[in-house]
Amino acid sequence: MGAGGSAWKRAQEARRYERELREQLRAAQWEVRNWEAASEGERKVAAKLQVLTRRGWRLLLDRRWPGSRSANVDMLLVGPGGVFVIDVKNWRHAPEAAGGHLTAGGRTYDREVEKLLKVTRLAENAVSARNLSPVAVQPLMVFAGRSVNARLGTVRLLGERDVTPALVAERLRLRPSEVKAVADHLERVFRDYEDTSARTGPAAPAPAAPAAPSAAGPEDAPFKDAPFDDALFDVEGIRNAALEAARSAPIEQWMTFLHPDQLALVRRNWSGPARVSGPAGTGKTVVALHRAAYLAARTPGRILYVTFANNLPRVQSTFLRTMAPAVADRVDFRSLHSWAGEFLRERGVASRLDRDKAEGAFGRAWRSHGRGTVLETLDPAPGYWKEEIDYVIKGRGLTAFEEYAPPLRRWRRRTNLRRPHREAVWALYEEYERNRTGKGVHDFNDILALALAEALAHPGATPYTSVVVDEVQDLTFVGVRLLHALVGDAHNGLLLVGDGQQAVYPGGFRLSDAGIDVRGRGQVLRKNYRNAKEILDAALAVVADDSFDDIDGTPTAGRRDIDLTYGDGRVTRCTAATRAEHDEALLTALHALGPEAWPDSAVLCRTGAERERYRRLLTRAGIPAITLEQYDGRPVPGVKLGSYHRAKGLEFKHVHLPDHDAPAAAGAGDGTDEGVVRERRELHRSQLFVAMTRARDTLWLGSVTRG
Ligand SMILES: Nc1ncnc2c1ncn2[C@@H]1O[C@H](COP(=O)(O)OP(=O)(O)OP(=O)(O)O)[C@@H](O)[C@H]1O
Repeated sequence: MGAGGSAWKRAQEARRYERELREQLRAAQWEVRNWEAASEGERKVAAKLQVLTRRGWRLLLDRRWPGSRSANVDMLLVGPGGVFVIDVKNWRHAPEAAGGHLTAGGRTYDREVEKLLKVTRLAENAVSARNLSPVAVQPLMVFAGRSVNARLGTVRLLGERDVTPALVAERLRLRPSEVKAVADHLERVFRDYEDTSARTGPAAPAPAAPAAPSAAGPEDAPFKDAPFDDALFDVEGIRNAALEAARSAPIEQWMTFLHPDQLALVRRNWSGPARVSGPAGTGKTVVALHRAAYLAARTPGRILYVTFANNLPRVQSTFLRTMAPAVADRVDFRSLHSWAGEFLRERGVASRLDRDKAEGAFGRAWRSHGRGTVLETLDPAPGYWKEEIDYVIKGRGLTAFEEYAPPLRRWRRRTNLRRPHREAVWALYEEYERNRTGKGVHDFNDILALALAEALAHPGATPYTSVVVDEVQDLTFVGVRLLHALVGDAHNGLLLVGDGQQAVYPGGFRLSDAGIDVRGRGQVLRKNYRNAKEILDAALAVVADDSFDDIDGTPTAGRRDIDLTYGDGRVTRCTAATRAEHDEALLTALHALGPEAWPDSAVLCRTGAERERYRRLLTRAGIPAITLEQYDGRPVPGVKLGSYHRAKGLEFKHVHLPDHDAPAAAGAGDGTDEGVVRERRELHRSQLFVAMTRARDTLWLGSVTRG
């Protein structure tokens, strides 16, 4: 068929759709005429919404608040787009939402908004029994006879004309069976306001009864008793919205439904700093995101959601925008260092972060104060000593040798540093500081230290009422103290989420040393939702012997008790004699998956250099790839390519780890201390464990036999 023919066919379809919608509206208008107790405005809006009931929605009209004798809610609407708590307004003057207030005709109607929010909370409570997150429940004010499309905080304000297309355009959240279960439940909890009325279902067509004027307030004067007309029925808008909704995929199940344990954490009232931990894939980030949305809907302040990695905030922000668009603008997703830099700029504190010049300063310090010292007897390479300065000395904010001297415990460091070693490290540190300050530059740790000093000097200097920290095990002691300083021990102020087993950086700290008390406010999640059993078993085997101390001080065995929920999976081990054969096998595995599977596949490498190597390999083989630095959580074609560090917090259906068991840089026998070697290998295993547990369905492990 030619282009003209298909245009004709589309026009035909559009006309048929339009005819159908108008017929549905007329039928709905007949039905709502019978709802005598409804006000004129409610009936007009209900007629528009009743059209949605032909598209799988359930409309519950005029319901009593649970536990109340007199309070009612105009409508509860449950459908593929979620649950909507609706207050209908039939106002003489046009509503305006500005400066955080709802006004009309010069009067303020904030109490109406508060009332709607209150009943929305009741609906949230009710649907939690069906494991629905509060993000699936939205307050909505609909203005009869008006065209409005605005937001006031979490409340959506829509005109009679706009409401149907807006709801049709919502992304698919509930399946038909879920709509039924949730609506049935709400119907039981929110009883019919008029017990005798049958106003929740279609009624027999009957002549129109005269509309009763509403008594809700001075603005609530009804329109003149006009007959129902469909001028406020936006057929084209509904059609376009339906097409738009059909184009976008349903939102992920976890963005709506939570396990009761997760839901309890999201909704809990904490009297101070709290901690959520648990093994890989147990839904810690899911809880953190729902919690951020929950808090954002309840506090006037903003929420800061922080991770260590630079790429995660983009991805997590995309997730929140999808699952809770109404609050997405009230949550700031930031990496710790970028946030601290911004904070210093805003506060007018001078800082000059220059990684290269700081590296140069350390290089010079090593040459003059490291080489030829006792430090070389433990590890002749400077990297370990740079880590000691970054993670143990500066990361913990130590400023005097006596703080660093024995018996200071160096968490997760395996070398035994006696006093002469520590003196040598301290001399190296001081020289580094002299060189660095001589150049007038800062390193990352300095930025955090400056921000901490500023936050302590001016408490309450940020707009944040809550701070959520994800992957907290990667932060330094100073970083965690900084975030604690922003909100202190306030109720629901600080939430620390993470898993000590997934630490991919050296060093560590204890929350108690940072003055953060989470006793009685800690929860461990145990149900893994991500990994197939085979994959989790293979990953746990890597770290089975590496027990670790969590940041709250709990000693934990490497092989942990985890409940599995996920289905079958596959681990493929490929051992090749040469690197070329190994790479060929990787390409064969990717081609076998095929282009449809590539967007949910990843190739993860131990280092940035390795990642570049595989990027070139994939490009030459014609396999599209995007790096994890570019990925923002939205679906894009192509395989994801990144380092183990960048893959933290993410997941993919298919994960490939080329050359995954290549030996760590330092090995026994090259003069390096046994403790250093042990520590490197342990860190190596933690990183590999993190990379392996990114896989949901299949895991490909490549090895090269090195003769
Ligand atoms: N309630 C749920 N229902 C369905 N799936 C869930 C649920 N909670 C979590 N998941 C699934 O499990 C995956 C892992 O969750 P999440 O990333 O929050 O785990 P995590 O504990 O933060 O993992 P990690 O520590 O390994 O980064 C989610 O992406 C989601 O696919």
